[in-house]
Amino acid sequence: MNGTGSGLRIEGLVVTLSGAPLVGLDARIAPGEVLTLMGPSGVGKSSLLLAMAGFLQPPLATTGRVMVGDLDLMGERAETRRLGLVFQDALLFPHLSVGGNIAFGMAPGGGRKDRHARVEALLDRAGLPGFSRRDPATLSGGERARVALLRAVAAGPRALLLDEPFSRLDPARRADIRAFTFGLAAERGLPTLLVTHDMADAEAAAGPVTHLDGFRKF
Ligand SMILES: Nc1ncnc2c1ncn2[C@@H]1O[C@H](COP(=O)(O)OP(=O)(O)OP(=O)(O)O)[C@@H](O)[C@H]1O
Repeated sequence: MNGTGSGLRIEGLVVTLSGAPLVGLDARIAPGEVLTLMGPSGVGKSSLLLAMAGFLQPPLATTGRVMVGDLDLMGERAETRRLGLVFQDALLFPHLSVGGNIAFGMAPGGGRKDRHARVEALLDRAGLPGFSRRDPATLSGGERARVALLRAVAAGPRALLLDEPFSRLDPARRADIRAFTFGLAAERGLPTLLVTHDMADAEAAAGPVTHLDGFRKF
């Protein structure tokens, strides 16, 4: 099952750097809604996403809650939070095919054939039919961005955390991939956080925008 049904509630989430508060966020994101996070470079946008996903490393740390229904994800290990993190580099596993990348996090069950069919359906949805056996190294930037998103979605996340996912793409491709990304989030009812510096991304996301100031003086 994708999504959360009830959305995501971020309550008093604060990232600290060596014990000092860096940045904080309070937000509610409905299923399929995209909350855009903007703010100056270094304010802590990426760190907020990493904190939510459970990948923050010292000297960075975090306090606060990220609620899905009655469950506080911050009390869970990273592996069980089920948050689909996508970075600007759209990093794919180089030793796996495109299909292997997408199937990587899929829940077991349903058998090989069923998994294969699910991968094919996702590739079709992304306008990449027949790409399953391709080596990720042969993909264009735009294709890689789509496959990275499919891999995140295929794992059945509760929400999507997108860290400047379009910033490496040329302007002509961005509109298409934005539409694909936000369409997929809406279709699957995934609450989505989008970190970007580009107002056009925020406009296309058509959701609320939060400008992060952070606690530090720049
Ligand atoms: N391991 C670390 N050790 C010390 N400081 C760190 C570490 N990781 C991040 N920081 C600092 O934390 C702050 C927030 O970094 P972060 O990458 O979250 O900012 P950002 O808002 O995403 O920036 P950008 O828009 O440039 O990507 C920065 O000042 C960064 O230098």
